[in-house]
Amino acid sequence: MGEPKKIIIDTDPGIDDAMAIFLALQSPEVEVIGLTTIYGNVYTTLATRNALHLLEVAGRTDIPVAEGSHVTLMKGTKLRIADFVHGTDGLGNQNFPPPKGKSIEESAAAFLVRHANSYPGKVTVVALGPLTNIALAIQLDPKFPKKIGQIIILGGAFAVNGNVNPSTEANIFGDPDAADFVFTSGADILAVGINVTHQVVLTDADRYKLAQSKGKFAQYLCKILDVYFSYHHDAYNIKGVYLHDPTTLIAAVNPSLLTYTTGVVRVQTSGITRGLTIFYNTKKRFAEVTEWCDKPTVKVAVTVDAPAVVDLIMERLINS
Ligand SMILES: O=c1[nH]cnc2c1ncn2[C@@H]1O[C@H](CO)[C@@H](O)[C@H]1O
Repeated sequence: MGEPKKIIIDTDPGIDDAMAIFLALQSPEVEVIGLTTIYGNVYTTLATRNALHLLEVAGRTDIPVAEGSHVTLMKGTKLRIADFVHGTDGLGNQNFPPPKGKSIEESAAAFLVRHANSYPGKVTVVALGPLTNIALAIQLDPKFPKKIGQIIILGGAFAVNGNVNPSTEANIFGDPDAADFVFTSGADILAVGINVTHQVVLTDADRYKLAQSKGKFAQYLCKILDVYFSYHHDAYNIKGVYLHDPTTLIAAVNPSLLTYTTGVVRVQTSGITRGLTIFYNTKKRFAEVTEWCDKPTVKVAVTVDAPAVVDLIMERLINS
């Protein structure tokens, strides 16, 4: 194996974010060089607090946390926070003690730009929340899309229903303007939508195995997973949980477990389908000039080896 891939996780922890962060820390294929925080599952201030807390639990306070935006790209303050999915504290209503550490002075966007410049083409951003910080990084440095290695995005519902409403997935719903700006920025992007992550389910039996194990992260996650399980039971009538964020992290750790297609993605920024992600496969040359013409292409995940992804996640959490 060569050098581990340098990754920055942009995150709104969040129960499945916690799982993804722990998974990253247990994966020799990647080196986590920082966490940047964003609103989504919780408000940004709480996301920062939870990110610091999770790194303290992991004994990895050497990893910096840079706080991200508190408002959308268009300065919107009416945010949709998914506390009904993750608990009011974002971590399964466990009310953990406040972290001892603090975030660094630098903003998330400045942190992203600085690292893209320090290691051109070598840094992967794994974006697990709304895309505001990534959009701000591009505004701060228009060359950011070309200097960042890859941006792996948990976001979108490609040709399936959303999870906020029938059209829209939660992270894109959080900041559709930022999402459209990022998707058309020319960066090397891989979008992992809920059309893929809904195939990756952690079952009750898996949770039992985690609980029976001696893994430090497995034990911690079992404490916070209850709220996430009951939300899935109420919302989807399933006895399991979707592994959105961990599956996206796996796209950085072992890309061969997913397949993707290439095309242009635009995001609807208004109306009842606000946040809808539309994929253009570029196969047809349309008679009219469209809003999709001359836009850079991105990769969109299509299939996932779900059993292999669940096995890998389980193995790494159990052996922690
Ligand atoms: O119904 C929902 N509303 C809002 N957020 C959700 C919902 N279901 C899951 N997530 C959260 O949004 C991301 C994937 O879209 C994941 O981080 C997941 O935890």
